[in-house]
Amino acid sequence: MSEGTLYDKVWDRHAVAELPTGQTQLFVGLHLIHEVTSPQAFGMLRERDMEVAYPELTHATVDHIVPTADQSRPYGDDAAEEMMAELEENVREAGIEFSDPTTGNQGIVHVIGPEQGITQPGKTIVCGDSHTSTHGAFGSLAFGIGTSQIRDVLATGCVAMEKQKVRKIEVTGELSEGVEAKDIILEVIRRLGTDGGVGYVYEYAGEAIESLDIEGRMSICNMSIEGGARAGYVNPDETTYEWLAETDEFADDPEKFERLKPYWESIRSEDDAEYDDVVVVDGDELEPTVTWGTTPGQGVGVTQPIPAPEELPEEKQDTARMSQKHMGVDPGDTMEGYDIDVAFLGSCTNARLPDLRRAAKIVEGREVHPDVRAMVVPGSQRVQEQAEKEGLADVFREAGFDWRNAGCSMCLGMNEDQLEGDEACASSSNRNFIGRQGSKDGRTVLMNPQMVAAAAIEGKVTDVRNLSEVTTV
Ligand SMILES: CC(C)[C@H](C(=O)O)[C@@H](O)C(=O)O
Ligand code: SF4
Repeated sequence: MSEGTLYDKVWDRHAVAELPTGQTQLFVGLHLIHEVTSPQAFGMLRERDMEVAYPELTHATVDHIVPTADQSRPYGDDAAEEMMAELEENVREAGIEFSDPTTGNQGIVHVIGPEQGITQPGKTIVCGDSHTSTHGAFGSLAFGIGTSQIRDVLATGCVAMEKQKVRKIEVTGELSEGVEAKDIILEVIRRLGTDGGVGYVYEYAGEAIESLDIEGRMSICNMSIEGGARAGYVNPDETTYEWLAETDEFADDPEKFERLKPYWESIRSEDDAEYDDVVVVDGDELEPTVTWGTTPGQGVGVTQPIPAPEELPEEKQDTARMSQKHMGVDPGDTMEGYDIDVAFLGSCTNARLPDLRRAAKIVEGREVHPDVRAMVVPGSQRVQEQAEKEGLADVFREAGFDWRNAGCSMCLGMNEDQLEGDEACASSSNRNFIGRQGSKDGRTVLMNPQMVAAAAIEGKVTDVRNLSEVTTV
């Protein structure tokens, strides 16, 4: 059993009771809700004539179904309008703060929590969304939960959970140019598998993690769930504190910041903490990574050959064959040169300001390939506003990208942004499952935002490190 880790400390601080089931009842410091997974839970509460126990610890946004082009109400899609109306009613009745599109604070749930400063180190955070692990970048303990758990948290402010083991993932060295946080996590999932993290929480540590900005840490924690871990975290440090000091919660209340900081520091994993497992990844060795298949674990360095199914562990071979057929790729080839039809720069993995800044640098002075439709969907209205102020939106527009409003968009295609037919998409999101982007024959290639920008320009998967050789417009 792990000991002295952030996970152990935060768990113990929030444990209310040990249940006969062997689970622990944990107090929840922040419950984030969105339109897709909360309606049923509110319905269950109503049936039992119960009220929301801690509306002040609950925060709502709308992200999955919001149109990213025309957002006038009622929404063009009736189902989307209905979901939005239901959320509006639920939050009004319960007195829950709602970052709706009229506030300027709306966005993907895993982008807005951090930017508003309500995601904090040492907090337990839950949301009916698998990528809640994102918030672990701040040293919070953040889990995705299911509908009945959402109901429990709404009704009691607590959730029942089984304690997990802790695996330390130590990323040594320094990332080279063109290599990003996204490449670290794609490599972790490639090595350990999409179910390698089942039963574990991942603690990301080491030089390469410490030198990442908070947004990079979010990209990594975000995809913990794609590696099977329910949660992932990074110990809070100066990078974390500097970021937090600028947020709504603390910018005008430095005293509150000073009051909380000792707690944040106290929950860091001890130097001599004990882990259930340790995995070391050499950050110096990494190159931009892309997926060749239909799970996030099917990744490969952009210059490396796509593996033959026979080379993979037995249990992965059938899926690999099926994935390669779906994607139309052959073992031995590289992904470099794979034609793409769509470029999607968005999602809770990679649609924050630094992501857009890096991608815009690649795009500047170039043009989107004529056969590609390319879009940028900022992670939040605040990201959108700031990107517009900085001139990033103009860079993208001038190059031929569509500049959209904030939401989940083509990450999962629950709104009108979808792949058509067997279109191939270079995507900065986190899932490449068959049908994920709205078309059952659609093909998704996951990669970092700079690589998406390069693919948009070249019309094919491109090693962004070679792009300087490309003729600029
Ligand atoms: C809609 C929601 C339940 C889902 C999730 O849990 O992750 C979505 O956000 C996703 O990324 O597939
Ligand atoms: S952006 Fe994608 S992964 Fe993130 S919450 Fe939305 S649908 Fe889920």
